[in-house]
Amino acid sequence: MLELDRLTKTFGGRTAVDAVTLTFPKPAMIGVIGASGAGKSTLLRMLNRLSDASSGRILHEGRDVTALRGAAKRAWQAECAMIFQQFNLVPRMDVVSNVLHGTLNKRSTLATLFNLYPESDIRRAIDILDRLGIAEHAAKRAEALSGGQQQRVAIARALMQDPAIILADEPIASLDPMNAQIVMDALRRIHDEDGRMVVCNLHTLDTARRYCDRVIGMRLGRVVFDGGPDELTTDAAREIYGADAGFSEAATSTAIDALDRPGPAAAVVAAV
Ligand SMILES: Nc1ncnc2c1ncn2[C@@H]1O[C@H](COP(=O)(O)OP(=O)(O)OP(=O)(O)O)[C@@H](O)[C@H]1O
Repeated sequence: MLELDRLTKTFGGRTAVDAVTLTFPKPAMIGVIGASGAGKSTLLRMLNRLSDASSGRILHEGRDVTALRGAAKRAWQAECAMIFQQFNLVPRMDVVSNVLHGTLNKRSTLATLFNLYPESDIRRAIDILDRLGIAEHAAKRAEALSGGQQQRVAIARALMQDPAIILADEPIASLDPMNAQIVMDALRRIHDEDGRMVVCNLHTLDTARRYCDRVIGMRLGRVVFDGGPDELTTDAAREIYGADAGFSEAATSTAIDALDRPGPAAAVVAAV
């Protein structure tokens, strides 16, 4: 169980996340949506302890994560791996070494310095890449891969940590619809098959509806929506985005749905 208890973050006089209280009784695929500046990234960064909460608490399986320090804090950061919009890979390093970086916090400085990895870790990295459909690219430099492939390398690096939770901050915001679908499918499968919790910040309503079990809507740092994908109506979206009657869903669409639909729309998207 993961619980956020009045979690708050202020920057100077500005409240980015405002007393967010949420309970996740079991691992699920969660989507966090909201306009730019709503506090989605700050919320994820606090969960991972990349950023310290100003007040409030995070409890995981009864343990106060907000109070962890030193090695215990690093262990938590491995337990909830983070994926970013810009992949954050080492561009000139080969794919498998990027994935092996996921084990960094478990290895000695000397082993890291000389790039010494146990054979079992290398095998596991290749197996994870294979599961994500990109094992054939293992020896290439990360920068030689497409955006969608690089994001899957980032997911593989996260999986090397064997995390209980994967936090994904706008994982598809830099991708075309086809690659966005591949990456979202991979995250969904990781949840379904491994039982890992996935929390995903998303810009697009259609993606949240399609992939998530539960959607959290944020506005000005507060949770203004918390429900199932079916409850995410246009009216609810209008409330989350603070938009007027002219709010258009198309403006927050990735067109992932169109990929599966036969007909001209799919053909146009596929040609992009
Ligand atoms: N390091 C920081 N210093 C000062 N203000 C910050 C910092 N990080 C975030 N903020 C502010 O906190 C608020 C929430 O930002 P955050 O990045 O969490 O929103 P977001 O919903 O993730 O937006 P986006 O979708 O654009 O990434 C914004 O007003 C932002 O300017």
